Amino acid sequence: MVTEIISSFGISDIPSLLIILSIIYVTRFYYNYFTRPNPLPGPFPLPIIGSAYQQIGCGFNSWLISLHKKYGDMFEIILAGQRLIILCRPDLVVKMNIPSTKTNYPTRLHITEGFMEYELGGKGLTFNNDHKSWKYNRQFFSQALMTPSFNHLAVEWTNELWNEMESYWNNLGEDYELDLIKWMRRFTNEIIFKVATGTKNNAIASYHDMLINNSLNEKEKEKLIESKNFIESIETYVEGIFYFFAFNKFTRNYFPLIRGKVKKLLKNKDYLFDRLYTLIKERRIEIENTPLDQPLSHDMLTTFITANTPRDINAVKYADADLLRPMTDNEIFGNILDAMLAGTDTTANFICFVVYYLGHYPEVKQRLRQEFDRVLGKDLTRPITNKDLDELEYCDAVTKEVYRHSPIVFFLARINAQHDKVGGYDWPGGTTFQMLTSVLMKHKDYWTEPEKFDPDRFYRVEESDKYLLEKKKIKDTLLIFGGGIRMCPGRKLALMELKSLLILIYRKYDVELVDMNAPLKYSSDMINVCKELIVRIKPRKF
Ligand code: HEM
Repeated sequence: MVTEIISSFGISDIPSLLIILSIIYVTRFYYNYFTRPNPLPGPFPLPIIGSAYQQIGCGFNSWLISLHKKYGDMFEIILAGQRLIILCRPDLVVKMNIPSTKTNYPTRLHITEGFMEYELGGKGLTFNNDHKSWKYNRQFFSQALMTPSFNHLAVEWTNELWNEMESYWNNLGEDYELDLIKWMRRFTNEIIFKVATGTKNNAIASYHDMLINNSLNEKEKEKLIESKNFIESIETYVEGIFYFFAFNKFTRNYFPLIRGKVKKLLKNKDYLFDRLYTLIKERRIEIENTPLDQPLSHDMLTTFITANTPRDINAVKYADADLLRPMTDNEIFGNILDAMLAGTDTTANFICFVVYYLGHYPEVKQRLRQEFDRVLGKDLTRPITNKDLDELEYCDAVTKEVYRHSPIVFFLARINAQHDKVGGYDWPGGTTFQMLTSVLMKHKDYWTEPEKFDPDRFYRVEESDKYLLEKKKIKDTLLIFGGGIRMCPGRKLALMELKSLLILIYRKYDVELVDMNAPLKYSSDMINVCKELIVRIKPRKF
C-alpha cells in the first residue's frame, strides 16, 4: 500500500507534499505550544524561529529586560526549539544556587545540535553535562586557580605585566588615544595563557609593536599577526556561541544574514581549535623529552597531561576508581579552551566597565584613590601584594556597584534533574531556567533606589541608615560569579587582576575618557562585551 502511494508520486506532487508537511509541522508546533505545562506569559513564538524574530536588531540582554517590563518576574521564551523559563527575582532562584553536590540543578543548558556543531558540549566545565567528567575536570581547575601559592604567583605576574604595559603606554605618549578594551583583552589573555600553559604569549608586546609598526622584520610581523589572530579568535568564538544557542539548524543554514556569519564562525572555530590542539601536542612532546629527575612546570596544561601518570605533580587522588586515569587530549583541550574563553573577555570587560564609571563619577574615583594611597603609602612603584588587595574595602564596593549596573554574565542557566516547584508551579525534570541577573540585581523589592549608581550601598552598610534593603543581605541578590556548584572557579584570579590593575593605573595615572558623552559601547549576545573604550592615559595630578 505504502509502496503504491510512493510510486504513484510525480514531480508535480512535490509542492503539494511540501505544503502538507508544513501544515503538519505548524499544527504540531502550536499543539505542543498550547498544551505545554504551566503556560507563562511571553512573546508569541513562530514555527522554526520561536521567539528569536523579536530579538533581531536589539541585544539579547536589552530584549530580555524589555520582556521583563512587559511580562513580569517570571516569563518564557522559545529559542532554537527550547523553552526557557526566565526568572527575575532572587527568591525564585534560591534552589538553583545551593552549593551542594546533591543539588537538583547540576547542569546549565541542554547540549543541543547547535552546541554540538560548534563543538561546545560534553567537555571541559562550562557546557559539560556529564556530572562525573565535570567533577573530575573541576577538581583540577580549582586546584590550579584557587590555592594560596597560585594567588601569590598571579599577583606577581600581574605586577610584571603591568610594568611592561606601562612602558608601552609611556612610549605612546600621554596624548595617544588608546582603545582600552583591546589592551585589557591582551592583558587578561596573557595572564590566562600563562596560567594555562606556563608560557608567555607576548600578546601585549605584539599589540604595541603593531601600533608603532616601524622596526619589525618579516618573521616578527608574522608572529605578531599570529598573536592578534589568536586573541581575536577567542573573542569571535565567544560571540558566536549565541548563534548556536538561539538559532536552530534550519535558520543557521538557510537564513541569508545568519548563514554567512555562521560559516565564518565555524571557520574561526577550526582555527582556534587547531591552535589549542597544537599547543597540547607540543607540550606532550616536551614532557616526554624531559628526564624524570627534572621538574616540570607548574601550569594547568602540564597538570592535565601528567594527571594520574607517573609524572603526576600533585599527590591528590580521587576515591572514585573511574577517575583515576590520565586525561585524554579531548578532555585537556576542553579545559584549556574553557580557561581561555572564560578567563579573557570577562575580566577585560569588567576592567573597562569600571574605568568607564570612574570616568563619570569623579567623586567615587577620588575616594577610591584615597583608599589606594592609604593602603599603599607614598611609594608609587611598590609592587602590589595579596595583603594590599584584601584591605581594599571601598574598591570592592565600587566593583560590585559597577557590575550591578553593567553585568558581564547577565543570565545564569540551570536545568532541573528532577521535577521541582519554582514560582508556585511544578516543573518536569529537564526544564531550562534562566536567572536574569541584569534584572535581579536591580529589582526594586531588593535594592534601595536601584537605578542610582552609589558604591556606598556596599560599603560599611551596617553603619548607614540609608541602605536598609542592602543591610538585610538577602541571598542571591548579587550574583557576580554565579552560585551553587557551578559558581565561577576563576573568581579569585579575576578579582585579583581587576583590583591590582585598578591600583596600578589609578595611583599613578588619570584615565581620561576621550568622549565623555558617549554611552558605554557594548554588544550583548551571550555575555556583555565591551566593543570600544577610547581613553588617554595622563600622569596623575596630585
Ligand atoms: C570578571 C571576570 C569573571 C566573571 C564576571 C565571571 C563570571 C562567571 C559566571 C557568572 C559563571 C557562571 C556561574 C554559574 O553558572 O553559576 C562563570 C563560570 C565559569 N567561569 Fe567565570 N567569570 C570571570 C572570570 C573567570 C576566569 C578568570 C576564569 C578562569 C580561568 C573563569 C572560568 C570559569 C569557568 C570554567 C566557568 C564554568 C564553571 C562550571 O561550569 O563549573 N571565569 N563565570
